[in-house]
Amino acid sequence: MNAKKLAGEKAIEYVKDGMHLGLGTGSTVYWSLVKLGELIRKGLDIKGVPTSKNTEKLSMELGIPLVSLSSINELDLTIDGADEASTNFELIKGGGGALLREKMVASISKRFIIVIDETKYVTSLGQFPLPVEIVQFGWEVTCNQISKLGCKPKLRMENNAPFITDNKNYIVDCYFEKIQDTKEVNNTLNMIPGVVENGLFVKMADVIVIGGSNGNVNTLLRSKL
Ligand SMILES: O=C(CO)[C@H](O)[C@H](O)COP(=O)(O)O
Repeated sequence: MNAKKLAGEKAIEYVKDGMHLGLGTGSTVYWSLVKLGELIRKGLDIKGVPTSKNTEKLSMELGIPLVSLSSINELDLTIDGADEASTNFELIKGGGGALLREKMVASISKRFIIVIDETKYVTSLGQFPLPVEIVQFGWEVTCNQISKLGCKPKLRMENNAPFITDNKNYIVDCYFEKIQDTKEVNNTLNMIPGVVENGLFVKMADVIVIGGSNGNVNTLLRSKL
């Protein structure tokens, strides 16, 4: 069973005619986009805001109508993947390097749905290195500042060169022993000059759809209390 496909397709049940959708990035949300394309061909009327150039390209190939984030104040729903999702609905994102646009899009969404396979559902975050998007200028200095939070930051490389985001920045992957206080780490990181955004999504996810290798799909709803 393809657990990512199960989760990705299941989330599309939340999509209704006329919605404006945030379209996430990655190999799980890929299946949501394929399903969305199928439904659009059958008459579903939605518009999407892509969270990366890859998703923009894929959406265009699948015939998903797109609008720019600049023309939207609010989105009805965003569907996106994650690298880790915890039992208290906190996330690490940015494995694909799209965390800045993903966070911007999620932040204006009435509902934020995460699609993952079961291996990514954890009791506490931190096994996956936390991606942090930083500006290229003086990146070593920014890394040094980040390391004071008690982690080991490593510049992400691709084909023997630094990985460049859609926003022309670098990513550093930060290895923590354990992320104790997610809210504090999120805020402290974003206060460092040179940091653009980090991959901790605190109190943002409303629904987590978990695909299992046994063919089961589990949908978890965050209590708003
Ligand atoms: O945050 C992301 C990209 O920046 C992705 O959502 C995350 O990396 C999960 O990707 P995949 O579904 O391919 O495992």
